[in-house]
Amino acid sequence: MNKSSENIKNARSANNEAVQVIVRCRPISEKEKLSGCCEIVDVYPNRGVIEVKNPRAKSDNERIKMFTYDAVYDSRSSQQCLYDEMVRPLVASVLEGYNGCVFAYGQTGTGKTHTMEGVVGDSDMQGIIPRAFEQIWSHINRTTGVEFLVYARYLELYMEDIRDLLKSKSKKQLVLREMAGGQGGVYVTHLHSQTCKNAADMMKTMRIGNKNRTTGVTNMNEHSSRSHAIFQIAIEMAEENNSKSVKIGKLNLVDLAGSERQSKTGASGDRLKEATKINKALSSLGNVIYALAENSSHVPYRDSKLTRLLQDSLGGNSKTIMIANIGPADMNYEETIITLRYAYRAKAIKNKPIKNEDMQDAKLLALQQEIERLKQLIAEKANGRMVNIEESEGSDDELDLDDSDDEELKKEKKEKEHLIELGKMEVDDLNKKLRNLEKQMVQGGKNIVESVNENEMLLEQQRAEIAARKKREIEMQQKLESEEENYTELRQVFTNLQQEVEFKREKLKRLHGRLQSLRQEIKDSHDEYIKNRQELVDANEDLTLQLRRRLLVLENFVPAEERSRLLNLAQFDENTDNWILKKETVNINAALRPRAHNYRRPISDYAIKKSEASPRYRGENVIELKLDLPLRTTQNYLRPAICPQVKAAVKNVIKHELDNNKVVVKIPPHGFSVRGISKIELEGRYNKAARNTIEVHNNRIKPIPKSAKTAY
Ligand SMILES: Nc1ncnc2c1ncn2[C@@H]1O[C@H](COP(=O)(O)OP(=O)(O)OP(=O)(O)O)[C@@H](O)[C@H]1O
Repeated sequence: MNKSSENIKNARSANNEAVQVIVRCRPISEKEKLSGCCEIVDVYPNRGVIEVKNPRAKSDNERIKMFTYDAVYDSRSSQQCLYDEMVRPLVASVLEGYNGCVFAYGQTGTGKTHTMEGVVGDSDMQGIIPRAFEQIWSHINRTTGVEFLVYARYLELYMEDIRDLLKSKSKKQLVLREMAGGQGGVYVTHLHSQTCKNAADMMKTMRIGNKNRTTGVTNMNEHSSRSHAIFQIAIEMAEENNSKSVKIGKLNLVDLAGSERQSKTGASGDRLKEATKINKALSSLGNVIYALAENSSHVPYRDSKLTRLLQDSLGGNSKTIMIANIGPADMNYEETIITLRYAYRAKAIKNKPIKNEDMQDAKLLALQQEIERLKQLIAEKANGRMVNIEESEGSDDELDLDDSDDEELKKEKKEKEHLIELGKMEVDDLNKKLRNLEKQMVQGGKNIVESVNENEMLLEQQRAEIAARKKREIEMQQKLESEEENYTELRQVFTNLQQEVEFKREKLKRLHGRLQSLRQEIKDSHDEYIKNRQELVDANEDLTLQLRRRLLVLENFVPAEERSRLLNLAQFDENTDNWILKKETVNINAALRPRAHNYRRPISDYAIKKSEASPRYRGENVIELKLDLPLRTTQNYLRPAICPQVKAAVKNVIKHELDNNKVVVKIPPHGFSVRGISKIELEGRYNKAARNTIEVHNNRIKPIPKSAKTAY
């Protein structure tokens, strides 16, 4: 069975695994406190519950909204706690050969970057990414008998443009491609892979990438990430005695750009353009989550590059954790509810993770084969060199025995010595290459003292057990709460009818309350849907207007036949997600080549005339014909001098355009007009006529007619 069909079979038989959804609420910020905000979010970590109070609620049903997740973390939760309980088990799976993904989602300024990266250099405050580095390398350092090849990639998606954060100056086009062989998933071409030998290498890689990341300042966050960043780690591993079978674990750590409202972030100009693109990509992500949660037959992955990049992590071959970040302030109530709804929907997504085993396309295999080849080559070269040395020494003896006609022998000896020298250099080169290749691989279990190893393993085991226990507790608590209703009814013994009626009335009241809050939820969702639809309609109108403008230019400046030729050539390229012009196929038919005067090649009248006089010109070709060039060309043309007042006026125009975004020219007393500027508002001494305009005909001063002047 070939690899791809085996993978498909594995994927079919793989167990479904739900996306784990965590919510983290950050502390209230100083800015929010100063502006008089109050906290509306209550977090119950033991029950996995978040409650949000509506600050503008008119009825009890609207007052509190409750959401349940796999885990929730409040403002006092530590980075270590979140990592150990949720992310550590996922990274452990990656080290067994699974694909893993952690992505942070939420409104801008709610702590996504804090959760993913944290404070670099502060061991308590460091986030998920540096902690994952430590876990990966402590595993490698204590795993004996396994060879590892670890490499990292770092990319950002900025305004639908993929950028390599490790090679920011690279000119190569980064394109999204589907994996070959029906394995699912996508990859980015020409992305730089940085081989890492330890955790410090990885930290350095992350820092280099962070320096190149696009950030900006908004009202909500001083260091706002304006792009979606994905840090990818691939760990290839092969047992030393079974190096043919390679496992690959891939980990995607994603810090998404924050969703935001223009009114709150104060975005304008470029920031607004960025925000529009960010919101568009995030709404595509929302549509994908919605379609997956609803088990829809069509999942719109292709709507944006972000959803294509996360295709495997949502509904594909990956173990995935979604971290929804929220803030506690009442001013962000709507955004918080939207994030929580998103996260709630994501809980229903089922992935099918399978171990990536026996990977034939692993880099590690290619590296091992290359090392083997180099070793053989070095051995062969070394053998050849030994033979040469022996021969050379033999000829040395001969030289000693008889040094009469030594010229020939000396020359031969010199040649051999030269060959030996060349051979030596070649072997040195190969050895250097070999060492470089060997350096890329890491031998597991090499860098750690045995006792540290054991203690660390014990500690990790205990942490994993505590995390698993906590998870079970939350699950049980949630189950208990949902079933409590039925149990209390069963347990209840009524002494009289009145008591039973009272109990049932209470129950009815509770159920009625729940029904009302569900109705409210449906209404809110409907309102949200209407709002989204309106945004789409607006965007559509905007795009239609832009399209009409382009069509206007096209229709007026591009001839009809050229337009239809270009339209025929245009085709959509799925890889670049854009339209490209395919090359025109020109049918060259030798028989149809143009003929002039029945000659095979076009010949000028001049050549024919000349050839009649002299056969020297018979073969003269039009193309080779030297033309009688004119004495003057257009390059020699000198423009007439422009009147200095006109020049000054043009300067004024430019200045005023920059200052006030308005074309205003100070007019000299007699007035003038300038070619190229169609309408000029009058100002200064003609202030009264400021609303009047004058038409312009040429680039010379043209006095305004007396009658017009007196009219001012
Ligand atoms: N759990 C937390 N504990 C303490 N401070 C936090 C926490 N979460 C976030 N912060 C602080 O809040 C501020 C904004 O956080 P951060 O930059 O991580 O937000 P973000 O969601 O990544 O924003 P953006 O989407 O604009 O990039 C930072 O100053 C950060 O230190």
